[in-house]
Amino acid sequence: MDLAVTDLRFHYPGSAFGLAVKTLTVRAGEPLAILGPSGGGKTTLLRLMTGLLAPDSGTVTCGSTRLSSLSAEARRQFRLQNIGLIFQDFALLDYLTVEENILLPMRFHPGANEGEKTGAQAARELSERLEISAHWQRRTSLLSQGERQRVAIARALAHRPKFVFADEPTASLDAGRRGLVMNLLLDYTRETQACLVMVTHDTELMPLFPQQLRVEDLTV
Ligand SMILES: Nc1ncnc2c1ncn2[C@@H]1O[C@H](COP(=O)(O)OP(=O)(O)OP(=O)(O)O)[C@@H](O)[C@H]1O
Repeated sequence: MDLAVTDLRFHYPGSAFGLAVKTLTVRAGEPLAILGPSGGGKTTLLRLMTGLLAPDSGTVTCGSTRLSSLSAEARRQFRLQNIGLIFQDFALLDYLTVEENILLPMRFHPGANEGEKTGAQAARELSERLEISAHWQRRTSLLSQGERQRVAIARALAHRPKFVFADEPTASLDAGRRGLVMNLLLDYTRETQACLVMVTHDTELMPLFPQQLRVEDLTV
C-alpha cells in the first residue's frame, strides 16, 4: 500500500513557518528519506503524513484511506492499527518496563498482528534482534538513550504496521547499532512491503534510500 500526499498546505497558527507539497508518493517497499536543516520542517512533515497534524488544505492518503476524511478518533484508531511511529524523543512511558512499553500498542488494539500471542512473540524477537532483550523486565527509565531508542523502534514494529515513520531513529546509536537498526528497518520494509519514511541528518545513510526529499524545497 502506497502513501500519497496531494496539494498539501500547512502553517502553524500564528507562525510564519509553513510547508507546501504539490504531490508526493511513497511507494510500498521503497523507503523515503526526509532531509534538511534543523528547524526546516522535517518533523512537521512527518506529523502531517501520520495525521497527528491536520493540513490547512490538501490530502494525505494511506493505502485507500484518506486521513483528512476521518474524525480525530478514527484517525487515532487508524494510527494504532496501521502506523508505527518512532518519535525523536522516543515517547516511552518510563514507569513501565521494556516489555510493557513494546506491547502497549497491542493492548490498545488487541487485533493487531493477528492476536496478542503472535504480537508478544514478534515483540520478543524484535527485542532480541535489537539487543535489548536482556532488559526485558527493566523500567525504561533505567536504560541508556541508545537502549531507549531501540525500545521505541521495537514498539513501533511489533504490531506489524503497513506504514512506518521514524524521526532520526539512529541519532543516539553507535555505528554498530546504527547498522543493526537500519538493517532491521530495511528488512522489515522489504519483507512486509510497508512504506517507510525516515527523517535523518546522516548523509552516510543516503545510499540506502531510493527516494529522498529535502524540506527546503517545500517551505512557503
Ligand atoms: N507547535 C508549533 N507551533 C509553532 N511553530 C512550530 C511548532 N512546532 C514547530 N514549529 C516551528 O516549525 C519549524 C519546523 O519545525 P520542525 O520541528 O518540523 O523542524 P525539523 O526540521 O524537524 O527540526 P530538527 O531537525 O531540529 O528536529 C520550526 O521553525 C519550528 O520552530
